[in-house]
Amino acid sequence: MLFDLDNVQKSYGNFEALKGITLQIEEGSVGLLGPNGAGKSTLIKTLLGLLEMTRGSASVLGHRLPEQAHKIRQAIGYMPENDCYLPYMTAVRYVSLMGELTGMPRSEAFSRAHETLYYVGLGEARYRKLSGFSTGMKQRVKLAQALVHGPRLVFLDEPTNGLDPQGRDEMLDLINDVKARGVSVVLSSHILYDVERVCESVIMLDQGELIHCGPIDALKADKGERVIEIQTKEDDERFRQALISRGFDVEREGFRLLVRLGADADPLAILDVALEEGIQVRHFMPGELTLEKAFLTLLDEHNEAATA
Ligand SMILES: Nc1ncnc2c1ncn2[C@@H]1O[C@H](COP(=O)(O)OP(=O)(O)OP(=O)(O)O)[C@@H](O)[C@H]1O
Repeated sequence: MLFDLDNVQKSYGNFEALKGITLQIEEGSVGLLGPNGAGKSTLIKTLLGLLEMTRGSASVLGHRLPEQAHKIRQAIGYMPENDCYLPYMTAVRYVSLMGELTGMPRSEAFSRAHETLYYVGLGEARYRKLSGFSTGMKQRVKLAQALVHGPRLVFLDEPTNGLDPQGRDEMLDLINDVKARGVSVVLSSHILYDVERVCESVIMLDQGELIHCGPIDALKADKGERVIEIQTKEDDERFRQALISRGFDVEREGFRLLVRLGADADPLAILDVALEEGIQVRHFMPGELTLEKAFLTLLDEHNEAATA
């Protein structure tokens, strides 16, 4: 089991940042989602044993908190959102120092630092000082320090921050490769597309409360939305009106109509309308269900329940 939490609560003074989180999740890849201030960083730091929970009980990879926090820290790697490196050090010295801090002997940490830097694509740059690294290189070195000791689980906090599209793509490929080597991944990101590319499950928080924990596919099927792109041979305004009069949610975008359907609606019902109206459809493209929509729906439902 990756995490087993029972009523975990964390307060800063009088402010309750985690309001009694109960969840179980198996090893694998998990997205941690929530708006700003939802409690994601507080949850990560609590599970790392860096913050003491105010109430409740939790275990990570079968190790109990707080008694076995040192075992948890040896078994996991952490890539923080903010810069965490020492700028005057070379990449290899820094990554090997981070390995030593997890308890590895110096010589082993040094050889693992070389291997890990090659693995993240910084082999050529390993003797350069970190102060001269680009944003993309800094993100890779942060990943390397999280992996140097061979953890079973890595927490990655916004790993694609500041990266251009190609850098982002490469970082996500690298994370997927880490995953394929049997390491569990917890990915905290505001970019839901990244979460979908890497994770099988999600934990969603809002204002310190758990609003969802489970597989992404089931969530999308339950709360997602499908967008169908349509072009007609002629007179798409008449088709748009016909769809609207039958209760469809239709928007125009350039030469296309976009029809939004609930996850369980049948896209072929649109073609039935075309048939009834004698309209020829020449482009009909069902889009993917999105995690983004599912996430926003859950947040709306949570806010409505909170204000009711
Ligand atoms: N040391 C602290 N003292 C007091 N309040 C804090 C402290 N750290 C966090 N908080 C508050 O706890 C709440 C949760 O913060 P946290 O950083 O865990 O959220 P987050 O989901 O990680 O947000 P973000 O996406 O903005 O990083 C916020 O309201 C924040 O202001």
